[in-house]
Amino acid sequence: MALALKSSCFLQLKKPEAGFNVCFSSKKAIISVKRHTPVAAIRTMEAVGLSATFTRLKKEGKVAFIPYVTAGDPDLSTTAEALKVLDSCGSDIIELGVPYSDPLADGPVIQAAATRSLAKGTNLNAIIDMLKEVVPQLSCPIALFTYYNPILKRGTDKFMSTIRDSGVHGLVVPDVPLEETETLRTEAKKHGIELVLLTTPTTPTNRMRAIVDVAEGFVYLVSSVGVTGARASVSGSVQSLLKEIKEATTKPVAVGFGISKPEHVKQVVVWGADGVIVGSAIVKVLGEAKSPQEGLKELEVFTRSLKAALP
Ligand SMILES: O=P(O)(O)OC[C@@H](O)[C@@H](O)c1c[nH]c2ccccc12
Repeated sequence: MALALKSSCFLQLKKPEAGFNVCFSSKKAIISVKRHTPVAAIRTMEAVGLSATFTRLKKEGKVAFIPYVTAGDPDLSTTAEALKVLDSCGSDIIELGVPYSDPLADGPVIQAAATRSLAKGTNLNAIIDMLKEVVPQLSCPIALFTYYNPILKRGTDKFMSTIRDSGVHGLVVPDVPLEETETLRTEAKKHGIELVLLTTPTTPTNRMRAIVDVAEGFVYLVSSVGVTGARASVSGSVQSLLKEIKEATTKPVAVGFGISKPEHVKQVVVWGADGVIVGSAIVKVLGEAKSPQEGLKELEVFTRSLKAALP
């Protein structure tokens, strides 16, 4: 029996007569059962969504750590393990990239990761199957990251229902122009998916305002022009961009692009970011290691070093 307890949570009880209380721990709603019910009959709830995660973190005076990995690099079983490592290292949201043949916004590290993953035969169905296994073991929400074409190929409604059924909470589509987000937003909302939108240093103020007005989950501030990839430092323009965005919205703003060291993380926190996104540096550690096992070990060490830089 599935009981809808909250919009983003549901409970499946094998023994429907059992009474229960819902107590929300830091990241998940765990059911405390009034009467004895075999633990196996109780599944922990889904992780809460992106907005709820930021609301919790704000109350705790914390900043979200949001890593990005490319699904299927070096292979999908390693991705499954990497999601668990990232979760256990304190990630607050995980961006999971669907590999694409023409990743125009990606730099060489993530392009290479997508190429390796596609060469292994990774596709959306295999990613969904992996997520159905792994998401129930995670305490942080997943935001799927995909270019627009795979959505159009599958059909927006079908795509949204498919990813929601896999336990995904959010969606980031970097190459969909604001004018074309109406359908995406409608379908996403219908399926309880939070559609994150991106603004960049060259986005005109009025357009930025329109973007933040309709962004769900959080606003993704791209820190610098160009493609993804670790930079020596984070562009100083992020400080004024954050100020401008925060004057336009109370929604949380996470900063990405180029962040690859603890000092970068600290810097964007000082400038007022609500979340910090790290992709290429993590993809490199995981995808370019001598072996998947080595990559997972190095991933844990690197992730902990970045997380330690956050309040
Ligand atoms: O790789 P970086 O420089 O750390 O930036 C994050 C980025 O990887 C991730 O959010 C992302 C992966 N592919 C993208 C394409 C466009 C915008 C953002 C992305």
